[in-house]
Amino acid sequence: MECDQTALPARMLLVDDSPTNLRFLAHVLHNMGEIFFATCGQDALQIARDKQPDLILLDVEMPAMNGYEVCQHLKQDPALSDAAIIFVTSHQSMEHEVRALEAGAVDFISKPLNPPVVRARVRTHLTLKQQSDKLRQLANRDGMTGVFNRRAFDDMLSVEFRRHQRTRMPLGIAMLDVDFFKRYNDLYGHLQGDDCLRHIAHAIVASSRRPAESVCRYGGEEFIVILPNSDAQQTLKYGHWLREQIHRLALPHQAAELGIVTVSVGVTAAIPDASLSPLQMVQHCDQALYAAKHQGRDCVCLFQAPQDP
Ligand SMILES: Nc1nc2c(ncn2[C@@H]2O[C@H](COP(=O)(O)OP(=O)(O)OP(=O)(O)O)[C@@H](O)[C@H]2O)c(=O)[nH]1
Repeated sequence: MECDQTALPARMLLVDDSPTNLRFLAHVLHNMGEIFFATCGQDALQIARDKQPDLILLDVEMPAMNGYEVCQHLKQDPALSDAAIIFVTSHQSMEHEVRALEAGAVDFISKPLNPPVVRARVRTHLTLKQQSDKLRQLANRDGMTGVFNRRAFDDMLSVEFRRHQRTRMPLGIAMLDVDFFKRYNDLYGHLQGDDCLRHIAHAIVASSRRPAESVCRYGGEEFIVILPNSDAQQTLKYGHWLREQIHRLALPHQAAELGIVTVSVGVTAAIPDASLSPLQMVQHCDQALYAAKHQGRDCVCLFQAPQDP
């Protein structure tokens, strides 16, 4: 299943315009995780996006973009804002310490660096970061299937919606509902019904090959997938692919016409603009799903905007 990163080694990004300082810090932190380097603010932001570090040791005094500005950019970006930031500076005044903490840093280390103190503080903040990652993961996941839950879906959709608004790229959504699931529960029992939902969740995750495709449990026997950069045809194709993957599972369902578990899928895609909201996109997807059920189930429908008379 996606996204359990608890077993991964810690990732640290060291940012300082002096290569000598970077070498020294890397030496101090050896064996504590994977280390990346940046010698200016712009590079730091790019590397943070690419490598998703757990912790960033950020020099305050740098040309072009200083540490506080880098911190501000990191905290404004939802994809980067969870990294723990420790400022490293030769300023020792209370005023600088307060400014660093107000900017969103978790700690403040003064130069000259004392290696055992640096290691101890980094270790503490890596432990805290791991714990908050675990809590976040628990809060965002559906306990039964392990995929994202409805709350996580709402957050991810609004982030993706804004991102696609900026890039003017199409955003797709596919919503899937198990057919005749009440009959399934009635025939096989609720526990086997739970198992069936877990199999379906795994199959959807396995069918979602791009890392940014986010699979969520939307309600009881309903799942929803966010498909970045997908136009209507690509989203429709994905919907058909999903339906076929559930067929391939061949989960027995003697109370359904085909004798196996099938799903109905509704899909929609749009380049988000001011006339559309994330909620409306979900409603469109739901309407398409309703149409698929209406057409006899075990099929895929694309939302069609009503034509002007
Ligand atoms: N086992 C199990 N059943 C669930 C869960 N969540 C919802 N359900 C059941 O899913 C069934 C959904 O029933 P309906 O909404 O009538 O839909 P359906 O029987 O699938 O019929 P169609 O959607 O029209 O094909 C209900 O019986 C719910 O109790 C769950 O977590 N586990």
